[in-house]
Amino acid sequence: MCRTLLHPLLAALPKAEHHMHLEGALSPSLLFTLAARNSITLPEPAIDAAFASPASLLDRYTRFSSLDDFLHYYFIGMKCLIKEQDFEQLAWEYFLKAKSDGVVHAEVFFDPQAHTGRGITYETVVNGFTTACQRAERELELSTKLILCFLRHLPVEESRMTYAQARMDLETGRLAGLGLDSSENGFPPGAWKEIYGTAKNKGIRRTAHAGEEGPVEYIREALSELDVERIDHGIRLAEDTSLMREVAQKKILVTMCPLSNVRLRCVKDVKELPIRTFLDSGVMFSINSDDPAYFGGYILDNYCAVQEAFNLTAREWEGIAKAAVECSWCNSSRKTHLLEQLNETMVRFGHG
Ligand SMILES: Nc1ncnc2[nH]cnc12
Ligand SMILES: [Zn+2]
Repeated sequence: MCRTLLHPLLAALPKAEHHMHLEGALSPSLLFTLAARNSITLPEPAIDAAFASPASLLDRYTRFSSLDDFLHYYFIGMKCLIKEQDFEQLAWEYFLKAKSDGVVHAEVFFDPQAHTGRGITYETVVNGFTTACQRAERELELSTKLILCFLRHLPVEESRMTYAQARMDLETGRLAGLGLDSSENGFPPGAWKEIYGTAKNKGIRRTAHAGEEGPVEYIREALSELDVERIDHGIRLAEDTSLMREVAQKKILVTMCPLSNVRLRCVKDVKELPIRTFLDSGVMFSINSDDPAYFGGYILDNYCAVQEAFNLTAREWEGIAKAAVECSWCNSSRKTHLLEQLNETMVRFGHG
């Protein structure tokens, strides 16, 4: 529980989340449950002691040395997801937690190649996640969007095959858009130019992880080559003032994940993130959880960590929450409704 005076307001703010990986909501306890249910053999504790118990795995997650060190555990964990029902349960448990953190709109990533590559069908993954999304809309009044991410450590040809599989879902809106994730250094985004260009011509939304561990040049390339509408992480953006000005002017949303950046050692402390610089430069950003089961917190924990580091005003938080709604990929009537909810919350807290 955070001790900031603004905690009640932060908890109550209607939040839009734009950067969380559903597979990153797989808690050690669910991982062990699914492994038992699906008869999946986890690495022997004699080989990796982290797999002795859910508690030891959770403890190992506090000591990631890099993005790739985390991804090693992330890809092992998701091997426990086998049936449609597993994907549904994973997403549903995230939506329940998100709702309790004040999330009213969630745009969530998933990595189909990490499943199809081990024999799980594309339909199993998408059907399971879609069922949970529909239930969240119905029972939690939480609007949702699914974003398909390509794995950048795999050959681009495999992304092309995944795009072909997902094309109808992308064109009909069952999937809201495309993203690019996994290992960053050594995998510049420009290689996905052709796929992103095809998607753009079909009116499909586009985002990409850039400037997390990788250099600011990858942010520039994602903008110039992929014509992305968002940058995921983007913490290196402040290193290039003219690019930062362009991002502000084009209203490109930077989806920040503070606790993730600390856990993966992209920064030593949340205080090092360019939040104040972004606010002063008019860069629109949202605060997100990335892989909440691995990084020690869900969205509200991330809001609190930012507040403890930057001591923002209630008005600044209103601006952040507003930008998050405005840059969401939901329709304008949903946005209007969410902005009204935000306004009512500010009035209730004496900031009308
Ligand atoms: N933080 C992150 N960066 C890149 N790829 C990811 N996939 C899941 N989490 C990720
Ligand atoms: Zn991410």
